Amino acid sequence: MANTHLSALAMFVITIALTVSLLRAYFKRLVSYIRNRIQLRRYPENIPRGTFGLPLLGESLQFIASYRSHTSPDAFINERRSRYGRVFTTHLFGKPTVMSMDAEVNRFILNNDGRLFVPDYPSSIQQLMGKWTILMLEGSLHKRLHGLLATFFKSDDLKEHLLPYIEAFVQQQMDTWNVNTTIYVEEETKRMSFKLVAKVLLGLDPGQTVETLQAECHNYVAGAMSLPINLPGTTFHSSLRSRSRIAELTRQIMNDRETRARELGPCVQLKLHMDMLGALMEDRKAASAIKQQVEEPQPSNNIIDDMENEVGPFDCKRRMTGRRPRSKLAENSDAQNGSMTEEIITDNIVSFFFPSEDSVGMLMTLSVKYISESPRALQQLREENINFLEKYKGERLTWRHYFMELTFTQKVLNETLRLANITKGVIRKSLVDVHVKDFVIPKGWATFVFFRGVHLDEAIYEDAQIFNPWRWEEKVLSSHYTPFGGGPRLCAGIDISRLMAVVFLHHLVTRYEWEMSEVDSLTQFPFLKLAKKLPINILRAYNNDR
Ligand code: HEM
Repeated sequence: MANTHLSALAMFVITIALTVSLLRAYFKRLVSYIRNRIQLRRYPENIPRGTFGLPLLGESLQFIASYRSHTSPDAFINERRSRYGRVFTTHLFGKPTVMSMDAEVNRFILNNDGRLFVPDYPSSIQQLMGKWTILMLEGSLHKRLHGLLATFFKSDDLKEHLLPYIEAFVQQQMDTWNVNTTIYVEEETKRMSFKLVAKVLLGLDPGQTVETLQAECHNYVAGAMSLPINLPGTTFHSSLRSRSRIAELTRQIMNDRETRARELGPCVQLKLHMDMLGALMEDRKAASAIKQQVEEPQPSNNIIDDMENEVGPFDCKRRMTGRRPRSKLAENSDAQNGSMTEEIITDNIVSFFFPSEDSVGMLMTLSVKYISESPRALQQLREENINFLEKYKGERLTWRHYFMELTFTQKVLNETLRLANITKGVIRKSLVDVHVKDFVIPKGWATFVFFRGVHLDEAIYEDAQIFNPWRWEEKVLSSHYTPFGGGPRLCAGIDISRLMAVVFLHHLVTRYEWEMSEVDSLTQFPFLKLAKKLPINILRAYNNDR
């Protein structure tokens, strides 16, 4: 009886809490909607043309409906581009948004990250990623962590260290494929790429821990597209619990390493751990100094000079007074004391499982889809890779061999990245009224730097919807081409991702012949996926000695 009363009371409290939080969210949106409408009147001439759509909902439903469609995913942007041009105003996910498919404007926004723009993720994503993740940090703390990670990920030593693992993971996975069976490429490539990501981030070798971690990561990522209600039983709650378990595993590995370092001596330990956790632990002193500074922010007085010096040919006028609008994190740091906290390390490791797990697997999967649909490309790819195999039979290959000699394979990857747009774009928030080209992006608005719109622009790429790796014989990788972003947030994982994909394609085309079991299509929302996970039939296998 008492239990029945208690559960009724609990239900009552939960219902009230939910209602209050929904009302609060609704009220907040209403206020911001009215404020944005007023803001629109300030620059009637220069705010990019477009519409806010329905009150409160904006145009989010049209955007989602368009990207859920298999047949015309770009209907939303195409329609607005033809009506308003490559830069237009809309209202997405509760925010007034400028959407840009203009390569020049995109470059400007990416290059001015941390100065005129900062990353803009919904608060639920911030909660899932953690406040110290590099993806959200700004200013000098971001610069520092980015420098550290970019140096680490780009180093020749790391690539050489990883190459044998990549080759082994790819071969082991392919060894399980038999002739006359169907395999699901998306599942297979994600298994391979997850093993690699676990190796790169935490130094883990395949085994039970990696299997458990992959299940946790799957659950963790699911939270990104769920309602952000943190109550037992919700997807969001379960995602946060998975996040805690991944963080806990990271802490355990860190503690084990510290214990062993005390036993063996730090030099031995550093050599043993060539992974992101090792790089962050090494830098713990410097990073902690920055955190200390964040807790005691110092005002800056030269931000206006800083900003105006670097905007190049664009006219950028700032309207602000008093303290700089950037986060407290954005100040210079010269302090060198203290030690990096566990929180900074775990937030960065955990949040890296978020985007990197799927993206490399998708790059491999989509390259298989496109070459399967283009016999001429597949034939040229196979010839190049068989010649490469013959040339270096019995030799130990380095990452440079794969990058320098498999040139057509690289073009296949360039074209896959252009056509598939694994990252459709990135979202930033303007810190001030930003004047770029003839437009004004009002302070506080979201700016969707839409890479996909540029990569599929017929004015830049002839027959943009066609898979044509040969276009990269003439075209150079220019600032129009941003599958890995650009500016101070350029992806640090470019080389690692491409190395993994090139090794995968090399083994695939030299070991197997296949056909697609059925036609598969891409779903774009919420994440890029193959509707049927790309089933293929293995027709023939070659036992090539290496
Ligand atoms: C095909 C695979 C990948 C794609 C398409 C991709 C794409 C991107 C994009 C578009 C950005 C820019 C984000 C922004 O501007 O807000 C980015 C940043 C970044 N990515 Fe990747 N990425 C891939 C794989 C990886 C991997 C495997 C790693 C490392 C394990 C990695 C590490 C990073 C880092 C460190 C940043 C910089 C974050 C910052 O400074 O804010 N990426 N990536």
